[in-house]
Amino acid sequence: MRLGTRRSLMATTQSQMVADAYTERTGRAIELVGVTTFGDVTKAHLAQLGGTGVFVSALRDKLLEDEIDFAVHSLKDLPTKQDPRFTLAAIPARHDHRDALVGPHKFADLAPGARVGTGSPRRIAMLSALRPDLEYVPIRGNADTRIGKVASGELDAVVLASAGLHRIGRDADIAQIFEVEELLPAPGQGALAVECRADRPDLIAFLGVLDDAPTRSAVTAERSLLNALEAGCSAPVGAFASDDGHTLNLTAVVVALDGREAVRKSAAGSPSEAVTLGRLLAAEMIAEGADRLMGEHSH
Ligand SMILES: NCc1[nH]cc(CCC(=O)O)c1CC(=O)O
Repeated sequence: MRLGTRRSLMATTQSQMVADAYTERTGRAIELVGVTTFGDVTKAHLAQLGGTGVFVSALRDKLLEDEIDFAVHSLKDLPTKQDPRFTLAAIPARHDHRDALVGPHKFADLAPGARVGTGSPRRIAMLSALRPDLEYVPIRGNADTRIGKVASGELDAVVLASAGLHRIGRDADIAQIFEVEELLPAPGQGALAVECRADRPDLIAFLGVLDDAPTRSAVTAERSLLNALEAGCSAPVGAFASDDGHTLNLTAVVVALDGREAVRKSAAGSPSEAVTLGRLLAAEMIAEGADRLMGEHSH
């Protein structure tokens, strides 16, 4: 089977991880096929390209053209409205959902006015609430480029997903991992999505061996909440759910961009009701003013 992957280090590593897990479970070999996406070659800011979906669409094109059999995406880059032509055949176990600070100092030890790089409104808003005295600098580029700005002295620290840093072998650069009480991750952060065409039931069945039920219910609740908030990809929304096999716990936050106001709520329910749990929590948050906080960043 042919697994299409973006060519970045993070993408090839996570694709190889999935390929290895599949081969280990089934004895079947996987061929990795490199695909160049528009998001990888353009220097324009992602927001001007219609969001992170640009990373996903090139791989989906290759699925439709039958040049590849399946693809692995970072789940948080997938639009919440699933395209009916495709199926999430597996969501493998998520190992780390949290954000990490990269640099020589812990967050509390950064000097006032220190420059912290992150392009994410969610991270800027929540970190501003903790340290309004720091300067948050918008950056983009792959993780290596971002980390390089700390090494060069251009920035004092950068914030990236812990899972991504682990995948590219940069754990040693992490000064601190933020707990969800400080910084709620993006919905789906740290999880992978194994996607194939919806008209390939054979493949969906094969790939299903990679699925982890508690991860699937958790990210389903997180994404259902994001969808029900009608939040754009640049909205400052954090969400994290965990499923212990009996109960699904979901916590979410919507923060004003300056970090001075937030609506944060939690709910619990059955793992089989993940979609409903996310939708209900979103409705409660909207009733408490979440849509007003999102302002221009909704839709
Ligand atoms: N938006 C880019 C993106 N998509 C997935 C990851 C990291 C890995 C993950 O969350 O699975 C990143 C970089 C980052 O946020 O640090």
